Amino acid sequence: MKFSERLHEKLQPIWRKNHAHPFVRGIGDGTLDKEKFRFYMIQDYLYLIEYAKLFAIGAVKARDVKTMGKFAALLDGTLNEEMSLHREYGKKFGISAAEFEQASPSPTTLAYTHYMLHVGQSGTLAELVAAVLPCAWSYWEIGKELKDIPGAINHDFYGDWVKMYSSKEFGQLAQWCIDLLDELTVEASEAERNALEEIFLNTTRFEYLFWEMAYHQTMWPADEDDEK
Ligand SMILES: Cc1ncc(C[n+]2csc(CCO)c2C)c(N)n1
Repeated sequence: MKFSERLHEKLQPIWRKNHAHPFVRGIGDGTLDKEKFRFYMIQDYLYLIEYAKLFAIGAVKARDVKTMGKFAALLDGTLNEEMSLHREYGKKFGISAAEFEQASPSPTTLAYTHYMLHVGQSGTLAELVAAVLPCAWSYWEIGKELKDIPGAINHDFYGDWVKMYSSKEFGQLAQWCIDLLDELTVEASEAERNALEEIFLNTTRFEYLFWEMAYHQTMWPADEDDEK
């Protein structure tokens, strides 16, 4: 069994919760409160700034030029393609790129990005890939599901989001990460596999927490009224 097949079995209960989440369902049927989406866009922008650094670390840890080049392309794609979706939504909300960058991260954004950066900086290349894979894989799966909801892809507000995450490019990117992790674990011991599985499941759980955070617009308890 490929290592990714083992992970795919383990992630099922968490993915089921993602797909049923009111934030995700609301994007699919177009009923999501735009204020919740606005909050999410800001937090996701901050998230992606940190996430992109994982690709830079990946380029440093890569063992061959081809893999290094792919990480460099992913870094560029995140900053200049994926985040341009956020900047376009920002225009609709009246949020400038500078305002996005100056926003305060929520506790969940901080915890998720810091966890990934810790793994990326102190771990092996396989550990870094295990940390970043749930992000690409779970969004692709959600994008594919939402795309099939009638009207979702052409929705005048949420359609662009669905289009981006259900696109072939994002699918290929998730597949590249899956294949790289499988390649890096061919000779891994059971102890190494267990450590990788724990990292993978932790960031899978953080993906769910991110939807929860966005839906409830959760900031630090004492600051809640100031930050919304
Ligand atoms: C919390 C959160 N998780 C996953 C993604 C999706 N995503 C982030 S980077 C990437 C691949 C490279 O650009 C993908 C698919 C997101 N936007 N926000």
